[in-house]
Amino acid sequence: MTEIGVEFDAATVSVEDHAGGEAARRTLLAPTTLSLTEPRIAVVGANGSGKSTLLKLINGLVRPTAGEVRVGGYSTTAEPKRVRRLTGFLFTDPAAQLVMPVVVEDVELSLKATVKDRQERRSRALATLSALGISHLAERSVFDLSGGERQLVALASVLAAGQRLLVADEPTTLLDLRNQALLERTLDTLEQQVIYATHDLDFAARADRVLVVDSGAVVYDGDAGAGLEAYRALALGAAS
Ligand SMILES: Nc1ncnc2c1ncn2[C@@H]1O[C@H](COP(=O)(O)OP(=O)(O)OP(=O)(O)O)[C@@H](O)[C@H]1O
Repeated sequence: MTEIGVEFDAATVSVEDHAGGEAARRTLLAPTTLSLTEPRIAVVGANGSGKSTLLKLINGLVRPTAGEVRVGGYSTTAEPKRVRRLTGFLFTDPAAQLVMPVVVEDVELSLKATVKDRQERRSRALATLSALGISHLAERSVFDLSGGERQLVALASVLAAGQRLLVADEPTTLLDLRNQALLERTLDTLEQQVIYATHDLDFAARADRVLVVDSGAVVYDGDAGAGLEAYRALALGAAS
């Protein structure tokens, strides 16, 4: 499968900031021009630097206030439905995306648009849970899962949908060491393009390309080795 490609054409995100009285425009993302075509792209940066804002622009959850973002050639503003058909999104907080009360039903829901037969949906959902080693959770209530279990179920639901681009916002934060390795191995073997934000620099180091975000701007864009060095210098320099 070839990468579908994401284009940022001078995309900017600004918000009205009401804190402190009179409303003012605050820039969350400075004008950004990027062409994202590599199979694995990691986004790193400090808390509040703008990583989630950048990722949410890709599936249209955040719309650019100026400029344009296109996924597979479709504008996230003009054709959001087409963009969502191409793009799976894994949230930092998995509770934000589990909508059905029972685990297997949540995974089945992801298959509804593409698999008409109910039995087929059930068997594919169970196979996806099995591939992630979480078959035992199939009949459990999503409300009773641990944070890490929820994160794996959210991953199963997104993988079942099978979109050609997967965007993942800090997908390992709630996982123990073993499940972090499982998630990283799973993402490594996927055919689809994966763009992910992470604070785990070993995980970022596996990417073909790294973007470093700082104060709402992409300040480094290139190979992982130099990118992570730039990020370390930025972060540790700021702390000293
Ligand atoms: N809708 C919004 N309205 C106002 N401010 C926002 C909005 N969304 C995000 N922000 C602000 O934009 C900045 C960037 O947020 P973002 O969530 O993109 O950061 P991040 O790099 O993902 O951070 P973290 O590592 O903590 O998850 C933060 O200061 C945040 O408070």
